[in-house]
Amino acid sequence: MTRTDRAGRAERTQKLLHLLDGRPLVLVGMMGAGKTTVGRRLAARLGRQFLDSDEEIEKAAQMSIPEMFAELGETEFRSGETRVIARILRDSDIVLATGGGAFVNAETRALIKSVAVSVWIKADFELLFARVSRRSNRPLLKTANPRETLRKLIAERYPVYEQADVTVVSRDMPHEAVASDLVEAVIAHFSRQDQASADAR
Ligand SMILES: Nc1ncnc2c1ncn2[C@@H]1O[C@H](COP(=O)(O)OP(=O)(O)O)[C@@H](O)[C@H]1O
Ligand SMILES: O=C(O)C1=C[C@@H](OP(=O)(O)O)[C@@H](O)[C@H](O)C1
Ligand SMILES: [Mg+2]
Repeated sequence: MTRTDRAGRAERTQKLLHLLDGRPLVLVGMMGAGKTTVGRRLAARLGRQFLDSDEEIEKAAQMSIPEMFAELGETEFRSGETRVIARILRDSDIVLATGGGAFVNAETRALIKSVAVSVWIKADFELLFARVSRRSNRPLLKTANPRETLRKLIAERYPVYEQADVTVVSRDMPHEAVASDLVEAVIAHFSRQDQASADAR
Protein backbone atom coordinates (compact mmCIF):
# COMPACT_ATOMS: atom_id res chain seq x y z
CA MET A 1 0.00 0.00 0.00
CA THR A 2 1.35 3.46 -0.91
CA ARG A 3 1.59 6.32 1.55
CA THR A 4 -1.38 8.02 -0.18
CA ASP A 5 -3.47 4.82 0.11
CA ARG A 6 -2.59 4.58 3.79
CA ALA A 7 -3.56 8.21 4.39
CA GLY A 8 -6.86 7.69 2.51
CA ARG A 9 -7.62 4.61 4.56
CA ALA A 10 -6.83 6.37 7.84
CA GLU A 11 -9.11 9.24 6.84
CA ARG A 12 -12.02 6.84 6.09
CA THR A 13 -11.39 5.03 9.38
CA GLN A 14 -11.58 8.29 11.29
CA LYS A 15 -14.75 9.25 9.46
CA LEU A 16 -16.38 5.94 10.36
CA LEU A 17 -15.37 6.25 14.02
CA HIS A 18 -16.86 9.73 14.12
CA LEU A 19 -20.14 8.52 12.56
CA LEU A 20 -20.40 5.55 14.92
CA ASP A 21 -19.99 7.91 17.86
CA GLY A 22 -19.11 5.06 20.24
CA ARG A 23 -21.84 2.67 19.09
CA PRO A 24 -20.81 -0.96 18.75
CA LEU A 25 -20.36 -2.33 15.24
CA VAL A 26 -21.95 -5.78 15.07
CA LEU A 27 -21.33 -8.27 12.28
CA VAL A 28 -24.05 -10.76 11.39
CA GLY A 29 -24.50 -13.39 8.68
CA MET A 30 -24.04 -17.05 7.86
CA MET A 31 -21.32 -19.38 9.06
CA GLY A 32 -18.28 -18.90 6.86
CA ALA A 33 -19.18 -15.35 5.78
CA GLY A 34 -16.03 -14.05 7.50
CA LYS A 35 -17.54 -12.30 10.53
CA THR A 36 -14.79 -13.45 12.88
CA THR A 37 -11.89 -12.91 10.47
CA VAL A 38 -13.04 -9.60 9.03
CA GLY A 39 -14.27 -8.37 12.41
CA ARG A 40 -10.86 -8.87 13.98
CA ARG A 41 -9.11 -6.94 11.19
CA LEU A 42 -11.69 -4.20 11.23
CA ALA A 43 -11.34 -3.75 14.99
CA ALA A 44 -7.55 -3.47 14.62
CA ARG A 45 -8.04 -0.84 11.93
CA LEU A 46 -10.50 1.14 14.07
CA GLY A 47 -8.42 0.76 17.24
CA ARG A 48 -11.45 -0.85 18.88
CA GLN A 49 -11.69 -3.93 21.06
CA PHE A 50 -12.76 -7.06 19.15
CA LEU A 51 -15.13 -9.59 20.65
CA ASP A 52 -16.55 -12.76 19.17
CA SER A 53 -19.73 -14.06 20.79
CA ASP A 54 -18.72 -17.70 20.16
CA GLU A 55 -15.40 -17.19 21.95
CA GLU A 56 -17.14 -15.49 24.87
CA ILE A 57 -19.67 -18.33 25.17
CA GLU A 58 -16.85 -20.88 25.11
CA LYS A 59 -15.02 -18.98 27.86
CA ALA A 60 -18.15 -18.68 30.01
CA ALA A 61 -19.14 -22.35 29.58
CA GLN A 62 -15.56 -23.59 29.63
CA MET A 63 -16.25 -25.87 26.68
CA SER A 64 -16.08 -25.69 22.91
CA ILE A 65 -19.15 -24.97 20.75
CA PRO A 66 -19.31 -28.56 19.42
CA GLU A 67 -19.12 -29.80 23.02
CA MET A 68 -21.89 -27.41 24.04
CA PHE A 69 -24.17 -28.64 21.25
CA ALA A 70 -23.40 -32.27 22.08
CA GLU A 71 -23.66 -32.02 25.86
CA LEU A 72 -26.18 -29.24 26.49
CA GLY A 73 -28.06 -29.00 23.18
CA GLU A 74 -28.76 -26.10 20.87
CA THR A 75 -31.45 -24.52 23.09
CA GLU A 76 -28.99 -24.11 25.95
CA PHE A 77 -26.37 -22.74 23.55
CA ARG A 78 -28.88 -20.18 22.24
CA SER A 79 -29.81 -18.90 25.68
CA GLY A 80 -26.10 -18.59 26.53
CA GLU A 81 -25.62 -16.71 23.26
CA THR A 82 -28.40 -14.24 24.08
CA ARG A 83 -27.00 -13.61 27.56
CA VAL A 84 -23.42 -13.20 26.39
CA ILE A 85 -24.38 -10.75 23.63
CA ALA A 86 -26.48 -8.69 26.06
CA ARG A 87 -23.46 -8.46 28.35
CA ILE A 88 -21.04 -7.58 25.54
CA LEU A 89 -23.34 -4.86 24.23
CA ARG A 90 -23.17 -2.95 27.50
CA ASP A 91 -19.80 -1.76 26.21
CA SER A 92 -19.35 0.91 23.61
CA ASP A 93 -16.49 1.29 21.11
CA ILE A 94 -16.31 -2.39 20.22
CA VAL A 95 -16.53 -4.58 17.14
CA LEU A 96 -18.58 -7.72 17.79
CA ALA A 97 -18.66 -10.76 15.51
CA THR A 98 -21.77 -12.78 16.30
CA GLY A 99 -22.36 -16.47 15.61
CA GLY A 100 -24.54 -17.10 12.54
CA GLY A 101 -27.71 -17.85 14.50
CA ALA A 102 -27.53 -14.92 16.93
CA PHE A 103 -29.32 -12.28 14.83
CA VAL A 104 -32.05 -14.80 13.99
CA ASN A 105 -33.14 -14.72 17.63
CA ALA A 106 -35.77 -11.95 17.92
CA GLU A 107 -34.63 -10.81 21.38
CA THR A 108 -30.95 -10.63 20.41
CA ARG A 109 -31.80 -8.91 17.13
CA ALA A 110 -33.92 -6.26 18.90
CA LEU A 111 -31.07 -5.57 21.30
CA ILE A 112 -28.50 -5.29 18.51
CA LYS A 113 -30.80 -3.02 16.52
CA SER A 114 -31.37 -0.77 19.53
CA VAL A 115 -27.78 -0.11 20.58
CA ALA A 116 -25.47 -0.94 17.67
CA VAL A 117 -24.89 -0.54 13.96
CA SER A 118 -25.40 -3.97 12.39
CA VAL A 119 -23.70 -5.18 9.24
CA TRP A 120 -24.67 -8.31 7.29
CA ILE A 121 -21.69 -9.88 5.60
CA LYS A 122 -23.41 -11.59 2.70
CA ALA A 123 -21.78 -14.31 0.64
CA ASP A 124 -23.12 -16.78 -1.88
CA PHE A 125 -23.77 -20.43 -1.21
CA GLU A 126 -20.70 -21.89 -2.93
CA LEU A 127 -18.29 -19.55 -1.18
CA LEU A 128 -19.87 -20.28 2.21
CA PHE A 129 -19.90 -24.01 1.60
CA ALA A 130 -16.26 -24.08 0.49
CA ARG A 131 -15.23 -22.19 3.64
CA VAL A 132 -17.25 -24.14 6.17
CA SER A 133 -16.18 -27.45 4.63
CA ARG A 134 -12.56 -26.75 5.53
CA ARG A 135 -13.26 -27.24 9.24
CA SER A 136 -15.59 -29.50 11.17
CA ASN A 137 -16.29 -27.09 14.04
CA ARG A 138 -19.86 -26.17 13.07
CA PRO A 139 -22.24 -28.65 14.70
CA LEU A 140 -25.30 -27.48 12.75
CA LEU A 141 -23.71 -28.80 9.55
CA LYS A 142 -22.99 -32.28 10.93
CA THR A 143 -25.90 -33.76 9.00
CA ALA A 144 -26.26 -36.43 6.33
CA ASN A 145 -26.40 -33.73 3.66
CA PRO A 146 -24.57 -30.57 4.77
CA ARG A 147 -25.11 -28.85 1.39
CA GLU A 148 -28.88 -29.17 1.78
CA THR A 149 -28.69 -28.06 5.42
CA LEU A 150 -26.74 -24.97 4.46
CA ARG A 151 -29.22 -24.19 1.64
CA LYS A 152 -32.13 -24.51 4.05
CA LEU A 153 -30.46 -22.26 6.64
CA ILE A 154 -29.74 -19.67 3.97
CA ALA A 155 -33.37 -19.71 2.81
CA GLU A 156 -34.61 -19.27 6.39
CA ARG A 157 -32.09 -16.71 7.49
CA TYR A 158 -31.47 -14.33 4.59
CA PRO A 159 -34.81 -12.53 5.07
CA VAL A 160 -33.78 -11.93 8.70
CA TYR A 161 -30.20 -10.83 7.96
CA GLU A 162 -31.73 -8.30 5.55
CA GLN A 163 -32.92 -6.42 8.62
CA ALA A 164 -29.33 -5.44 9.45
CA ASP A 165 -28.63 -1.72 8.98
CA VAL A 166 -26.02 -2.34 6.29
CA THR A 167 -25.24 -5.15 3.85
CA VAL A 168 -21.79 -5.80 2.45
CA VAL A 169 -21.12 -8.54 -0.09
CA SER A 170 -18.05 -10.69 0.42
CA ARG A 171 -16.85 -12.30 -2.77
CA ASP A 172 -13.66 -14.27 -3.15
CA MET A 173 -11.45 -11.41 -2.06
CA PRO A 174 -8.90 -10.75 0.69
CA HIS A 175 -10.15 -10.00 4.23
CA GLU A 176 -8.68 -6.51 4.07
CA ALA A 177 -10.73 -5.76 0.94
CA VAL A 178 -13.91 -6.94 2.67
CA ALA A 179 -13.02 -4.72 5.65
CA SER A 180 -12.55 -1.72 3.33
CA ASP A 181 -15.87 -2.38 1.56
CA LEU A 182 -17.52 -2.65 4.94
CA VAL A 183 -16.14 0.73 6.03
CA GLU A 184 -17.46 2.32 2.82
CA ALA A 185 -20.86 0.63 3.12
CA VAL A 186 -21.36 1.89 6.68
CA ILE A 187 -20.28 5.43 5.74
CA ALA A 188 -22.74 5.31 2.79
CA HIS A 189 -25.49 4.15 5.17
CA PHE A 190 -24.99 7.24 7.36
CA SER A 191 -24.96 9.53 4.30
CA ARG A 192 -28.28 8.05 3.16
CA GLN A 193 -29.71 8.58 6.65
CA ASP A 194 -28.53 12.21 6.63
CA GLN A 195 -30.05 12.73 3.20
CA ALA A 196 -33.35 11.18 4.28
CA SER A 197 -33.59 13.43 7.34
CA ALA A 198 -32.67 16.50 5.25
CA ASP A 199 -35.42 15.57 2.74
CA ALA A 200 -37.92 15.18 5.56
CA ARG A 201 -37.21 18.70 6.84
N1 LIG B 1 -12.28 -12.86 2.61
C1 LIG B 1 -11.86 -14.12 2.86
N2 LIG B 1 -11.01 -14.72 1.99
C2 LIG B 1 -10.59 -15.97 2.22
N3 LIG B 1 -10.93 -16.72 3.28
C3 LIG B 1 -11.76 -16.18 4.15
C4 LIG B 1 -12.29 -14.85 4.00
N4 LIG B 1 -13.10 -14.58 5.03
C5 LIG B 1 -13.09 -15.69 5.79
N5 LIG B 1 -12.29 -16.63 5.28
C6 LIG B 1 -12.02 -17.98 5.83
O1 LIG B 1 -13.26 -18.64 5.91
C7 LIG B 1 -13.36 -19.35 7.13
C8 LIG B 1 -14.56 -18.84 7.90
O2 LIG B 1 -14.32 -17.51 8.31
P1 LIG B 1 -14.86 -16.95 9.71
O3 LIG B 1 -14.28 -15.60 9.87
O4 LIG B 1 -14.64 -17.95 10.77
O5 LIG B 1 -16.41 -16.83 9.36
P2 LIG B 1 -17.65 -16.68 10.34
O6 LIG B 1 -17.17 -16.13 11.63
O7 LIG B 1 -18.57 -15.74 9.62
O8 LIG B 1 -18.23 -18.06 10.44
C9 LIG B 1 -12.03 -19.15 7.86
O9 LIG B 1 -11.22 -20.25 7.59
C10 LIG B 1 -11.47 -17.88 7.24
O10 LIG B 1 -10.07 -17.87 7.25
O1 LIG C 1 -25.07 -20.36 12.28
C1 LIG C 1 -25.13 -20.82 13.43
O2 LIG C 1 -26.22 -21.08 13.99
C2 LIG C 1 -23.86 -21.03 14.19
C3 LIG C 1 -22.73 -20.37 13.78
C4 LIG C 1 -21.43 -20.50 14.45
O3 LIG C 1 -20.71 -19.25 14.38
P1 LIG C 1 -20.08 -18.66 13.00
O4 LIG C 1 -21.22 -18.03 12.24
O5 LIG C 1 -19.09 -17.68 13.45
O6 LIG C 1 -19.50 -19.83 12.27
C5 LIG C 1 -21.63 -20.90 15.92
O7 LIG C 1 -22.23 -19.85 16.63
C6 LIG C 1 -22.50 -22.11 16.02
O8 LIG C 1 -21.82 -23.19 15.39
C7 LIG C 1 -23.88 -21.91 15.39
MG1 LIG D 1 -17.31 -16.72 13.64
